Amino acid sequence: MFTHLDENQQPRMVDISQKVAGDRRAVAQCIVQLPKAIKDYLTGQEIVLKKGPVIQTAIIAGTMAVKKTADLIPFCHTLPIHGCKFDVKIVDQGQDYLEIILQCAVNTNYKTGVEMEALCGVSVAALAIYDMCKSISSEIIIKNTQLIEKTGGKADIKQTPLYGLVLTGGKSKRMGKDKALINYQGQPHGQYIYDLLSKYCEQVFLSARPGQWQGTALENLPTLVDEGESVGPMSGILTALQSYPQVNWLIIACDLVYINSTMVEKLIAHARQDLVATCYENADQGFPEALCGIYTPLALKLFTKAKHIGLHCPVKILQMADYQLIKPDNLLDIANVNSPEDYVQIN
Ligand SMILES: Nc1nc2c(ncn2[C@@H]2O[C@H](COP(=O)(O)OP(=O)(O)OP(=O)(O)O)[C@@H](O)[C@H]2O)c(=O)[nH]1
Ligand SMILES: [Mg+2]
Repeated sequence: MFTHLDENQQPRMVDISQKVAGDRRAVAQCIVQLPKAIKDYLTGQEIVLKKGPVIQTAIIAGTMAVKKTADLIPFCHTLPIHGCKFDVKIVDQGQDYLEIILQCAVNTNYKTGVEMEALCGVSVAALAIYDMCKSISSEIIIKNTQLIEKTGGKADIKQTPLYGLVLTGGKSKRMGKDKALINYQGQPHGQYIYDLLSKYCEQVFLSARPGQWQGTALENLPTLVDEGESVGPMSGILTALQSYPQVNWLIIACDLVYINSTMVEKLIAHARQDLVATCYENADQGFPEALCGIYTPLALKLFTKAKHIGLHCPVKILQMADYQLIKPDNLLDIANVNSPEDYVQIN
């Protein structure tokens, strides 16, 4: 276990001697807002002042800072910087200010990540811009410093595109009417989940049986139709994995009535690329909520095998492989509503 406190409760640097080295990359971004007076000094994507070229200076300052990170931040490890690249965009949208969007990408092959280096790089580049421009005006705001990408280590989920799948292909026999059309949040729930996933995914599809949504409120949403016989949610999952085998799939059943942004963000933040899936834990029974999780390309082989051996239950399929469970903040978050009795209970 890694910890920042030693046995005497004193701070210490985490010991990473046992960690395995690997390629790691991080990208940080920050925005520098400059007053419109600066526009007079703009030449293309450079700001040329008597003091010198602002953007070039910022990039040099930022690159030097990346290499100095371990000297500045107490518990950062000294690590080899294998690459450091700045991307700078000057955005003039006709307002009375300009924005400079700074991005700093750092890579290494080491035992720990380079997000602090990337953040340190953009921060110091922004300060260099401030220093260069302050004689013209001090109306300068440095804002939105954040990490926008981190890959390598155990959290490289963002390297692979994320697609969304709303499972709607069931017959809703217990409910007696289509669960994806029930209105819980002001619109048919299939549409609600589709819109929610669209905030995080490059593409989102409904998963359905052929012709299922024709003539309904969901008919215009992109849909992946089960290939072959529909034998339950695994048919929809397998179809998605086969249709786009190179992406990660965020898969949500249409009867999860409380699914929300916080839950999706938590899944994305914790998902592991080296496992078949990351799912919420059904705390009652300790099994994975297989229909509320992120599946990696590793899942294709597993689900194909399950089909061959006639195994249909997604929970049992996951249990044949390595997956990760994360705890929901609230047990109710993963409740699914299957019957009129369930429906009454939640209302
Ligand atoms: N694509 C696809 N999705 C399915 C299939 N069967 C169930 N699902 C979806 O998987 C999720 C969980 O399924 P269930 O809770 O059993 O829903 P259901 O099969 O509609 O409900 P019952 O008919 O009452 O068992 C729901 O979002 C369903 O829409 C299927 O054959 N194909
Ligand atoms: Mg259900």
